[in-house]
Amino acid sequence: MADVTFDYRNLLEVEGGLEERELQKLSPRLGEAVDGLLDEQPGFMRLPRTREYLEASLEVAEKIRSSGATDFVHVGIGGSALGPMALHRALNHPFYNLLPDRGGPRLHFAENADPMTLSGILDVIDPKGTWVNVVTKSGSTAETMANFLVIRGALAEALGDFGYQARTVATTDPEKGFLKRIADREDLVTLPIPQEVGGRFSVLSPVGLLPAAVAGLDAEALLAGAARCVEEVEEQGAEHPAVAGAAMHYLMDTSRNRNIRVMMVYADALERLAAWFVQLWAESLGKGGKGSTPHGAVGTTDQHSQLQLYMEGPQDKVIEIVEVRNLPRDVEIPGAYEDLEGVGYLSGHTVGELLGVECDATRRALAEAGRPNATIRLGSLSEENLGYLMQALEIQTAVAGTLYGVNPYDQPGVEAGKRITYRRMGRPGY
Ligand SMILES: O=P(O)(O)OC[C@H]1O[C@](O)(CO)[C@@H](O)[C@@H]1O
Repeated sequence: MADVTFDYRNLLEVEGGLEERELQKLSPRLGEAVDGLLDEQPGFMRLPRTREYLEASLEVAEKIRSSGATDFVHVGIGGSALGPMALHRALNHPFYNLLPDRGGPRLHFAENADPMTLSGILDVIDPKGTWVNVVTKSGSTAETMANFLVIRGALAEALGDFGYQARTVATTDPEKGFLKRIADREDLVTLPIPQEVGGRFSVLSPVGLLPAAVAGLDAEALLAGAARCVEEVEEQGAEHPAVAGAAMHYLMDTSRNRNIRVMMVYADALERLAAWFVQLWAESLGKGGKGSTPHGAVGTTDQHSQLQLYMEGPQDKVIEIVEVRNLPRDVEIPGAYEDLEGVGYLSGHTVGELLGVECDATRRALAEAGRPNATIRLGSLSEENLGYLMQALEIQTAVAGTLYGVNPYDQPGVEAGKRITYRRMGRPGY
């Protein structure tokens, strides 16, 4: 059973917060937006109940794990990387790149076109035991293809000219694109990114399911959590808190000029979740002069960096805290320096307790300073909760798209820069 709750009290009860009558006024449009989503069933709404992609991903994951692979390099960017990275960071070991007791290869992500990161990956992988998963919906994103060509070269060098082929997975559009052509030509293992699912909504397709399963995570539980969220939205419609949140964030932007949405996660493990959400909200809604600006922050770290601005800077933000009630591990703070009152008081507490208290203190301080904030609470870091939350945020974003009157599924604004890059890099036809 997923345990994810949304708490909007500090959006309503703070000074200058939203009023019930504003929400009432928007309520018919919100109802229409969620009914429209449920009628239309865009691809991402169907993923949680689709077995086909889970089964295909599990089969490939088993092939990889049983081959004795040492390393798995996931090559992709944006929607083809952020979701899998978010799951990996939330559910695997922060430094070993997998959970030691679950076995399987270490995971590496080649996302940016950054020679330092790529060289770093090449430094640590064992090419003889490496699998590469190249993930691109369009099949030709420059950064992804460049990173793939480099890793492919390293594997070919170690395994012989065609040795890399048996260790390469192409996750892409099932029918078109250059990667699909390469996969057909070289007879690569392929997994589909369904045509009707956009990159930033694709974490519950093979894009996220394969790397999760390769690392020994429970991909089925991810889908079960997401399916639970869809069921609840079907039952509750506009009353569902994720849907209601779309209205609140929309109103905060359009009627309070709070056009920055800061997702502040109180767990290092959720840092990539915030990055995933930033793409989802920004690329889906930022069009036609509309949309609010998402920003990711980590508590407590950013209390010592950005909180001053959130407390006393311009009244243009909504802070959304994401906290985890039970982190899987905690560390006791041992007794020492008890005669020094500025240090000794920490003894006997735990690091997790300090994190939780600081989170609560920040929420209260923000509210008392008239700074609207919301909280998303996860009972624990689990596949089910992550699946639920990601589906809920996707639904919220799609509903917000309808409220803003924009198409949440396209991203025309990124094309101009791509064309200039292609021209300067000498791609034929540009
Ligand atoms: O999966 P692809 O086609 O490589 O695209 C990667 C990312 O690039 C974008 O198209 C934007 O440049 C995103 O929408 C997408 O998630």
